[in-house]
Formats: sequence, C-alpha cells, structure tokens
Amino acid sequence: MSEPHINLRTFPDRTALAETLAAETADALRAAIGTGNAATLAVSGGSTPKRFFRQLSQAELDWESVTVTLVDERWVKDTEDRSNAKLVKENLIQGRAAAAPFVPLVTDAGSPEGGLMEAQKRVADLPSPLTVAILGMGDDGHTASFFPGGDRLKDAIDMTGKLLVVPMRAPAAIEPRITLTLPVLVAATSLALHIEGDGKMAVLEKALAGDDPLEMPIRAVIANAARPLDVFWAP
Ligand SMILES: O=C1O[C@H](COP(=O)(O)O)[C@@H](O)[C@H](O)[C@H]1O
Repeated sequence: MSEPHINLRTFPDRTALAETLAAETADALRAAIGTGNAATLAVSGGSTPKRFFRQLSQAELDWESVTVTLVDERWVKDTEDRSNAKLVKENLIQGRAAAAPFVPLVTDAGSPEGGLMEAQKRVADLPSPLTVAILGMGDDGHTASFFPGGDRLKDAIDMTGKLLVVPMRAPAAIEPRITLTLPVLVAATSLALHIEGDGKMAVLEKALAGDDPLEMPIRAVIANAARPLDVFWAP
C-alpha cells in the first residue's frame, strides 16, 4: 500500500463516536430515502457496535424504508448470544427503528454451505448497492468474516468474483460463518470502519504498514475502497 488509504476520525470517547456515527449513518439513509429509493444498512456484530446501535435506533427517519442486514454472521440460531442477528435485534431494531425490516444471513439449513443459495438470494433481493455498510475489525485484522486462514478467504476478497456471500471457516472464527463479499461491501455508497481502544489502533497501524490481505484481511478493504476508508476510532 503506497499511501494510507484511510480517513482517520478520532473521538474523545466512545459515546461521542457513537453519536457522530449514528448521526451520519442516519443522514446517509435519509438522503437515499429522499431520492425515492429504499435504503439498505449492513452492520457488523461482535462487541463493538452496541453503543452505536442504541444511538442509531433513536434516529428520526422513515425506518420502514430502511432494510437492515449484517455484513457477516456466525452460523448459530438467532436466540444464541453469539448471534450477530440477536445483537442487532436487541439493540438496533428497537424504539423508532423497530419498524425496519431485517434480513438475516442465517437460514434454516444446518451449515452456511447448505444455506448459501438462500442467503445469496436474500442479498441479491436487497436494494443495491448498500446505502451504508459499517465494518468492525478483530485483533487479528479480520473484518466482516474475512479471517486470516479462512477456507474461502480468497473467494471472499476476490474483486472479480460474482458471489455476494461466501461461507467461511477459520481456526479463529469459532463457528462456521457467512459473509458478504468484498465487492458488495466496497460498492456501498457509504463505507466505514468502527474500532475502539488502543489495541485496535495498533492492529490498524500494523495493517497499514503491510500489504498482504491474506495475512490481515482488513487490508483488502482499505486497498479496494472507492475512497479513503472512513475509520471511526475512540480510545
Ligand atoms: O466476529 C466478529 O468480529 C468482528 C470484530 O468484533 P469485535 O468484537 O472485535 O468488535 C466483527 O466486526 C464481525 O462482525 C463479527 O462477526
């Protein structure tokens, strides 16, 4: 990577970050709806986004016109604590946002490979491109479910690939996963990375210092984003 292809936005604390990210996400969704289009919001799971979700759920906008989905999911039931869908339903699709339709990536199939066709159809039926996609990042440099050592990582980050979703199994992933692919994510009208804490900043700095996306898959997003990737960070 010759130039750091990011736009780093730092905040004094996590509450300030959540307020700004929620306000800007709501503005982007409102703008899409204002042009007469339906809007699609793809969010991450994990431990970071809860505060942002709660803030965004209070936004005044036409939530019935906002389809919410996930950038990636663990192949577990949506009643399990590891489910990203559970996190979204309990923290984002609440209050004003309760009217938003939610499209899960997990199907009734027993595995992501078995559910692939159905998940692919669900994503193909979403208003496209995604209006807003918010990514997270793990300590190993994974984002979405683009895991180092993932069995389908090359497929997931193939910018010439035609798949919209890819199953993923990786040593660090715990469960089998399903993930939106890189072309779908970087096509989003608005794309941001939301990270918190000094540890995640160190991971980002390491990613910016190298260029192998198989080692740190966040590099694939940074390298292929249509514009410098907005990184929202607070200590
Ligand atoms: O497993 C996942 O991890 C990443 C990062 O999560 P965090 O707990 O470190 O915030 C997340 O972005 C992804 O959606 C999730 O499935």
